[in-house]
Amino acid sequence: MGFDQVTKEYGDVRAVDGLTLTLHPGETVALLGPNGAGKSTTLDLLLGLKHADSGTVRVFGTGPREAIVAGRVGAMLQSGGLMEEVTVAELFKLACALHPRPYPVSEVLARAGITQIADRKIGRLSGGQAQRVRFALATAGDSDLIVLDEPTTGMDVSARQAFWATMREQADQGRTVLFATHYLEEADAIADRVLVLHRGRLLADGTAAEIKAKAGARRISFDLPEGPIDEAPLRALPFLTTFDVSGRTVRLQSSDADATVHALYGLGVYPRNLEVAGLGLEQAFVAITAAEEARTS
Ligand SMILES: Nc1ncnc2c1ncn2[C@@H]1O[C@H](COP(=O)(O)OP(=O)(O)OP(=O)(O)O)[C@@H](O)[C@H]1O
Repeated sequence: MGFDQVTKEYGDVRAVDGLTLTLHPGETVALLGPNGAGKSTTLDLLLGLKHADSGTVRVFGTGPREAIVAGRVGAMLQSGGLMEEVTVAELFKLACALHPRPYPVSEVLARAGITQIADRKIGRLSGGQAQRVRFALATAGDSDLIVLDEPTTGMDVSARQAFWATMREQADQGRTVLFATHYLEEADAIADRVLVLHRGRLLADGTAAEIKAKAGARRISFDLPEGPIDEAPLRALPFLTTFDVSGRTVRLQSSDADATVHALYGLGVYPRNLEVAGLGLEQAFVAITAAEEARTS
């Protein structure tokens, strides 16, 4: 299941550019990318909501639409229109009746934590409750692929935790979960595999640890000893990619931390509380996309 050399253009904007990608059963995959990178378009192509200009999208060996009709795909879109005038219970009676392999309505509502609001009209729900309803729609039946576009936007902490626990269960049962997000800490904590899109191209594909390693850079921080601070030689240290001084604390990133620390001692500066650490996923993401921007502009 996945994409083979898929391209999608809107006028002169190439939203997806030669994307080739295979998704496997039971994996939880995070799709990351800056605004406009092509994440929603990629998910729409997988759901058959948009058609590729070239290349092929296959879902369980068929086209996306056939897979959806067969009930093999559940989806939660960013702002899918919900029927405002029906109650939550009425919506799920309909959704479960339409699904080829439905779960009982009570089970779907309980899993999404919306049993208590079953009699409320959809139009009266808060943003976070509506988001829970969208999530419940994605799991109304026994689908093999669950596609989620920025699923936890607007959810409170307990809703997020419940949501991810459910998604983990779904993946443990062999389903593939693909989600686009801007919450990198969620991707780091949840995903087995992280994809980084940039201008419709796949920049990185691996575990969160592999993506962090790919960024190459490390964080270095230390405190300067008492006395006047001369920033110029510090800023000139080799391999720096970022530099910041706040009070007596210096924080920087280096593409070769060993060489930077060696040069630091060479300055005759005696750093206190020296720490060298790998990048978090967020910093790695920023480093990878910034390097690509610099390369292509
Ligand atoms: N219907 C459309 N008509 C014209 N351009 C579009 C259309 N949909 C998307 N685009 C453009 O295609 C590019 C990719 O958009 P897309 O929504 O897929 O990105 P995204 O990664 O999901 O962004 P975000 O993180 O902001 O949601 C953007 O430049 C966007 O402006």
